[in-house]
Amino acid sequence: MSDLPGIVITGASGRMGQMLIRTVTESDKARLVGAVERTGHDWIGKDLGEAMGGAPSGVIVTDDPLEAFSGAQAVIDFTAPAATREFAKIAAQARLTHVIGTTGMDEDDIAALKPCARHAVIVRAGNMSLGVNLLTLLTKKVAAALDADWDIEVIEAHHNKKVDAPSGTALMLGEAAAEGRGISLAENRESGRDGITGARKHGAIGFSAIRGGDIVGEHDVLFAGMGERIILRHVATDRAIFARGALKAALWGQDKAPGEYDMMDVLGL
Ligand SMILES: NC(=O)c1ccc[n+]([C@@H]2O[C@H](COP(=O)([O-])OP(=O)(O)OC[C@H]3O[C@@H](n4cnc5c(N)ncnc54)[C@H](O)[C@@H]3O)[C@@H](O)[C@H]2O)c1
Ligand SMILES: O=C(O)C1=N[C@H](C(=O)O)CCC1
Repeated sequence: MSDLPGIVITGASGRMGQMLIRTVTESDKARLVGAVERTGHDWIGKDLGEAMGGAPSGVIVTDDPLEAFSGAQAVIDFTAPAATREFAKIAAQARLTHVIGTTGMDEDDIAALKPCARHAVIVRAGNMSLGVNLLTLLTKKVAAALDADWDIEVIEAHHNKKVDAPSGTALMLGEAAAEGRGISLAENRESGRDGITGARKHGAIGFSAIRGGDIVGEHDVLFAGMGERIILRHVATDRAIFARGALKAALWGQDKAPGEYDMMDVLGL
């Protein structure tokens, strides 16, 4: 049997799930050992390769994460907040590296990860791509260089199936801008403008979300001053960038102490 780290993918039939399965399967640094979907999904009990329209893979899709996680070294999880909370408990019991790409997690969801991180490595990021993580550094730097007369707006665009807004990436970028400016994002966040909103609050960090078609993910951080504007932009054209980052995180986590980490740690940024 190979001694490459064994990886389980949750949300196997999803947009990211399928991309992750291809990425892990094609990698010479890891092996795919399990695939989890929600109870009632029509892939449960089927061979994963066949369910994806290809040759048999020998991995049977299950709705039992406990069974799937035993014997694995890492789980890569791009699903939904409630599912991710459950997976975090099971990954902690099994001492697996838990890579979390799921977005839309609220404060309670994030707090629930803390006890799990006492037993397992958790790497969580709203965006696993190298480009976006570099963009957060640039955003922080530009925000630190400009005063609050420069209005900061984060504008994001995604496909029409996305269920959360602002995107996890937009929130990462907003946090970086707030950190650079030395303010709290929670106290200065402005989103969902509609109707007679009144003038923009001085020093606010605004968010706007566009949803349409098959847009993979686009993010602008706009710094609007008097007579000039700076725009930092990232455009994702292929979900492979997120999957590659997630696999890198799963491998990176193998020799780390339990705790909560992000992609900045993984990428050494
Ligand atoms: N961090 C990143 O880099 C990054 C990149 C892309 C997407 N995402 C996030 O990943 C998540 C998934 O995105 P997507 O486009 O693949 O969505 P999707 O709806 O295509 O896939 C989600 C999958 O999770 C499955 N699922 C839900 N509950 C489950 C459960 N209890 N057990 C097992 N499976 C369950 C669904 O059946 C579905 O197949 C979203 O939160 C999205 O924002 C993050
Ligand atoms: O497709 C999605 O959903 C994406 N989600 C992440 C986010 O919320 O920022 C990353 C980009 C794609």
